[in-house]
Formats: sequence, structure tokens, C-alpha cells
Amino acid sequence: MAFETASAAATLPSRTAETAGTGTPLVDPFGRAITYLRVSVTDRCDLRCVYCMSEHMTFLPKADILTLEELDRLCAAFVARGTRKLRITGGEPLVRRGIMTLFRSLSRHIETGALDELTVTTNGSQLDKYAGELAACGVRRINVSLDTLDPQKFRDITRWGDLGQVQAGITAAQRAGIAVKINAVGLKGVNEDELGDLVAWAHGEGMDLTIIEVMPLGDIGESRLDQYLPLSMVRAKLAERFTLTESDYRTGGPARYVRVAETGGRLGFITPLTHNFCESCNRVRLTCTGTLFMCLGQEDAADLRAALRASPDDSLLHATLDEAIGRKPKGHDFVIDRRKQRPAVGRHMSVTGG
Ligand SMILES: Nc1nc2c(ncn2[C@@H]2O[C@H](COP(=O)(O)OP(=O)(O)OP(=O)(O)O)[C@@H](O)[C@H]2O)c(=O)[nH]1
Ligand SMILES: C[S@@+](CC[C@H](N)C(=O)[O-])C[C@H]1O[C@@H](n2cnc3c(N)ncnc32)[C@H](O)[C@@H]1O
Ligand code: SF4
Ligand code: SF4
Repeated sequence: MAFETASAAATLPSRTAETAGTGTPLVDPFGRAITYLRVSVTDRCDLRCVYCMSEHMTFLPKADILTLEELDRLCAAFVARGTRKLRITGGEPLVRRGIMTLFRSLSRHIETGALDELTVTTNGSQLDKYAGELAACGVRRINVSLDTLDPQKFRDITRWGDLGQVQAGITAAQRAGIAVKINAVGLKGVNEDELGDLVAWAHGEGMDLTIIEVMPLGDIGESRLDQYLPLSMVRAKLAERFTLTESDYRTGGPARYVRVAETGGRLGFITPLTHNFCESCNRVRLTCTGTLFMCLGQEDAADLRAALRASPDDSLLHATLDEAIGRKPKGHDFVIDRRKQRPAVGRHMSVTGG
């Protein structure tokens, strides 16, 4: 496997290797087992969705980005501690150079049965190119973000995206035998009248659909209140068109699903604001610089890059991980309020990959 070479160290964490718990499951102070790792392999993206980024984004310095080999080693350390689900995200993960080398390497954890799921969340722009390779790496199910079926609206939301390209990517993934779930952010006055049509379309194409409440991460140059659509309202409106019945389908992610009688398909709601799901949290997030965020909605983080680069041995890394998981907070403090000028969390969604 041809990986790039790792480079040098940074400040070391304070704990010593004696506390390292290789093989021990990661359990947070609230008794939640951490079995789901989301890895943002780049904060860069070929789109600029209005709810995610500002048009003129400053990205992380390239010099700070972990090599693919380092990301692979970090993922392996999590797998050794009980991670069963690994999601590659970004920015746009499929624009990172050499990304298939990482997928090919990670697929060993699927082959050995150490991982239940290796998956990706993508905007779909590169999927027609990579669908076959992803399938060959054991990726069985992916999430594609798509908020509208109107090409002009799609361009407006993403600032310059090509809807046809994403649809071609979805088709390529399905042909490769990968199940696709569509993620749509509910946006006030933008796609709120189209969500019923998105349900009908996704289910007609054999895909699940999840609708997401906009979250206040990062300064995007406009008020979140102008975008925010409570999903309780969306659900009530969809219930006028469809018969929705509760479903106990779960993926290990935060969506709660209903079955749509008219289409036979599944519809998920991700409602961090109107119906917080933190109590059952099972996940942490690793960025492309090796920073571990214990919660999407909080700033506290641990520097795994320093521990990684300190030694080829992983004991300091595991000690740092134990310490970090020991600080995992109970939940987020998201508020969407016009009086709040600054978002509760300064980093953009693209840093942690949602
Ligand atoms: N607040 C909050 N939002 C989350 C969390 N995990 C995922 N999301 C949001 O849910 C949306 C969809 O996430 P995905 O990348 O599709 O991942 P997932 O929901 O775990 O996917 P599935 O495996 O299909 O359930 C994104 O906008 C994420 O930001 C979480 O732990 N907390
Ligand atoms: C940050 S993107 C990264 C992966 C990839 N670029 C994509 O768009 O699927 C992951 C998910 O976060 C969602 N997202 C981005 N910003 C958001 C926000 N402020 N609130 C809620 N969801 C958001 C996107 O719609 C997408 O489904
Ligand atoms: S949501 Fe995904 S595709 Fe859109 S700007 Fe953010 S990272 Fe890029
Ligand atoms: S907001 Fe934080 S605690 Fe709540 S589900 Fe997401 S990551 Fe877990």
C-alpha cells in the first residue's frame, strides 16, 4: 500500500503510557459506549452549501493535515477500542487526493469482521468516478447530501453545484450495489415546499431519505433563524400527504425513522434542536488534523496528532484517547436565536464532517 510518509511531532499530552487501555472499550462518563467514529479526511470541498460554509472560506493549512497513513493508524487505534462503524466524511471526502488508498486499507477491518460498517457521507460530485472502487472496499451503504431536485435551486444552495453530476453519481453507486440514503437539510423558504416531492422521489428510486434540522455551527454570514425549519412542522406537513407510522429501524446514527405507507420507504428525522438525541450518543469525531471532538456541539477537543507522532508505539495514543473520552460532555448547547450574534460553536460543519 503506497501511503505518504508521516512527519514530525507537536506538543505532547500530559498523561503517561501506563494508563493506556488497548483493547478496552471506550465508555464515556455517562455510560455511553463509543462505537461510531466519524473521520473528516479534509475540510475542503468542491461546493459551498449556504448552510455549511461562507462563500470565501479559509481552510486549514495543508501543512497541518495528517497523511493518509496517519489517518489509517488512528482509525486502527479506534477499531482496537471497539469502534464498529466508521464513516469517512469531510469537507468533501472524495476530493482528497489518494482517498481510495485509505478506503482500500480500511477495508481490512471489514474483512476481519472488526468493523460492521465502513461508509461515507458525500455530496456525490465524484461518485460516478469512485462508486465501483468503494463497493470493492466493502462499502455497502452511503449517504448522499441532496436538498432539492431543481437544478437552479441546487446551484443556489451549493453556490455552483451540478445536480446532474450528483444524480449520475447516485446511479453509479446503485449500479455498483451500494444502498444510497439521501440527506436533505430542511431550509425555511428554500426547499420546505419540496420535501414531500423529495420523499416520493427518493423512495421511488429505492432510497431512504433523512431530513435534517439546520445546526448553528460556524459563521456563514447570515442568520440561522432565516434558514431554520423545525422538523416538527415538516413532519406535520408531510403527514397531510403521507401516512407515517413509527419504525424501530436504526443505523447507529441519530435519525429516528417512520415508514411511509404510500411509498413503502423509510423517512428519517434528525432533530438536534426540537428533539435532542444526545442521551443515546455513541460517537466522536476526528478531523483531518488529528483533533478529536467529543461532541459535535461543543468546542472541547483532544490533540491525537501529537500523541500519534510522539512514538510509533500506540500506548500514548490510547492514554490520550482514554483521557479524552473521560471528558465527553452530556450533550450540545445549540440555540437558534436572533439575539445570539455568534454561533455557539465557531468551527464550520466541514471541519468535523457533520
Ligand atoms: N447534533 C448531531 N448531529 C449529528 C450527529 N451525527 C450526525 N449528525 C448530523 O446528521 C446529519 C447526517 O449525518 P450522516 O453523515 O448522514 O450520518 P448518520 O446520520 O450517522 O448516518 P446513518 O448511518 O445513515 O444513520 C449530518 O448533518 C450530521 O451533522 C450527532 O452526533 N449530533
Ligand atoms: C458537512 S457535510 C460533509 C460531507 C459531504 N460534503 C456532504 O455534503 O455530504 C455532512 C452533512 O452535514 C450536513 N450539514 C452541513 N452543514 C449543516 C448545518 N449547519 N446543519 C445541519 N446539517 C448540516 C450536510 O447537509 C451533510 O449532509
Ligand atoms: S455540506 Fe458538504 S458539500 Fe456542502 S459545503 Fe458542506 S462539506 Fe461541502
Ligand atoms: S450533539 Fe454531541 S452528545 Fe449530542 S448526539 Fe451529537 S455528538 Fe452526541
